[in-house]
Amino acid sequence: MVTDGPLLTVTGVQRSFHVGSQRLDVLKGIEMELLPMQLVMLKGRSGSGKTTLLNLIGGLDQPNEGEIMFQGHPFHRCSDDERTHIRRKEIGFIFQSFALMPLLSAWENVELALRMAGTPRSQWKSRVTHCLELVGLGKRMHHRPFELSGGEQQRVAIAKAIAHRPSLILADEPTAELDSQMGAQIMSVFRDIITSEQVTICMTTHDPTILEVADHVYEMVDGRFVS
Ligand SMILES: Nc1ncnc2c1ncn2[C@@H]1O[C@H](COP(=O)(O)OP(=O)(O)OP(=O)(O)O)[C@@H](O)[C@H]1O
Repeated sequence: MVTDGPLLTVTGVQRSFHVGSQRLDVLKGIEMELLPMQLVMLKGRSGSGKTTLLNLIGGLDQPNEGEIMFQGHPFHRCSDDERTHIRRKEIGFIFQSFALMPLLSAWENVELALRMAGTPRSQWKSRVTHCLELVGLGKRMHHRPFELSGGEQQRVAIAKAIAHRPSLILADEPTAELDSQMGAQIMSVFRDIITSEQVTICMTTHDPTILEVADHVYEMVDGRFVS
């Protein structure tokens, strides 16, 4: 569903962790918004808090202070169960290391995502085919991960993440394990799925060439965005 306003807004978000007797302030007042069908990138040095922020946006963690509104849901006030429910329906995750089930084929990996999302079985076949064709794996549907290149495995992971029709995809360093050509292909797939599936993508990256294709880049320095 594409709405006019922002898909997600982050206001005054702070997140600290206690390590022994020490308090580590990781996010110190984050303001951001994600608009429908945008490709947004987070950059910043290692340890600057990018993954911590993605976890908050994805409802996997909660801020100590501040607000996160996702499609009108106040994530900062939702219970764990409520966030899990919204996350399963509306958000897809992509990781640096692909996170595929090694013994299952590309097809079965995507089907598993639909099974877990509670999509009716009658829709599985057409949706799995559509998603794998969309990422350019129409001819490799029955290969298992070890029979695919790194770029192809990441494309299976993308098909898996979009299968249940989320409105937001969160990707933590999705190109970090790929060479620059494969990384560029993944970005082209991201552009295609933003249009065809009407999703917003928020990803982290260190790669300056990849940053060029973003609609918006947020740079994190010492727990805050600079621009
Ligand atoms: N659950 C936690 N408990 C304690 N410290 C944590 C926790 N999660 C993250 N941190 C700390 O918060 C800081 C930010 O970590 P985070 O993973 O968000 O950084 P990052 O920008 O994603 O780094 P990278 O680019 O290396 O992935 C780090 O110092 C990390 O050790």
